[in-house]
Amino acid sequence: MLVSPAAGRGRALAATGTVLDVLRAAGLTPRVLAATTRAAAEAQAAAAVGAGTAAVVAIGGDGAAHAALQAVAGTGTPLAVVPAGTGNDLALALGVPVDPRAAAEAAAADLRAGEVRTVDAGRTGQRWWATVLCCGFDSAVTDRANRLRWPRGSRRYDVAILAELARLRPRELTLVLDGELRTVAVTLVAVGNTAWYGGGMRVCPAADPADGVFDVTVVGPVSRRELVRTRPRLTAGTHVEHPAVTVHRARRVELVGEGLTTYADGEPVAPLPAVSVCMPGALSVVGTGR
Ligand SMILES: Nc1ncnc2c1ncn2[C@@H]1O[C@H](COP(=O)(O)OP(=O)(O)OP(=O)(O)O)[C@@H](O)[C@H]1O
Repeated sequence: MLVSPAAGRGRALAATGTVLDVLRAAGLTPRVLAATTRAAAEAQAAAAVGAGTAAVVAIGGDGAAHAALQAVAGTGTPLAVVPAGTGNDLALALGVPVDPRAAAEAAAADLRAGEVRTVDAGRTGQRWWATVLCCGFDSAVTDRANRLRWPRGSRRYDVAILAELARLRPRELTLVLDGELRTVAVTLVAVGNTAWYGGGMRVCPAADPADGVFDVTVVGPVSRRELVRTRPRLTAGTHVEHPAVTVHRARRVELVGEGLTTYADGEPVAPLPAVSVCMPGALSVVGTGR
């Protein structure tokens, strides 16, 4: 079990005892990996997979799942997600119960029954990701929020959004979608394996993690006012009807541009240029589809 200590302001730590109880009651023998950094979490999870663990359970938000994913993707070892973070977009997309106890029970039931489902995963360079890879306005906001020492918590994002809105301008980006090249001015590009990012924003509304292909949402140049006005439509996914938005489908997405980086699952993934490939069925999961 990987526990993201900072997740959900301590919600993951608080849920750990419950998850242990549920797994033990199901006859399983869980072990908590004592990692305090993401790198250590990834290394310990990889060692556990190498040693033949039956599953990796990630307790936390999308960052916890992202760390576990680096160890399990492509191995057949299943991942169980127990949502306890600020953003739980992978759990949402996979139909994992919202309540940590129910999520642990669902995972335990599937492990006991040998019920494992496979979904696709994204791979960019050496990194795996599961939800949405973004580049442009959103990655710049995350990048800036990560560099801010103050304020703490989600208020950092409010400050970062305002700062990035103030310097909003379309960025020239070359997109190569399955070999088809286009150079466009964009506000943001979201490459979706699943639909949601940023804690419940349905940026790639039709993305299906079992179809072997990414859904790519491209937001062209928009004014500050329009961006602020359209953003609430992300919750329902109706932003794709906006004339500045186009949606594409591709297995291989190459992004080329100056001074931009990519984030996926809320974590930094790679600076541009970056190639992302949809790896069909690379991720085995339990406790989903509820
Ligand atoms: N086992 C771990 N040990 C230490 N840090 C971890 C671990 N797992 C994940 N992290 C890091 O902790 C941060 C927060 O984790 P997570 O995303 O799970 O929670 P969250 O509440 O959704 O966080 P946030 O919304 O602030 O990103 C992430 O940046 C992640 O890389």
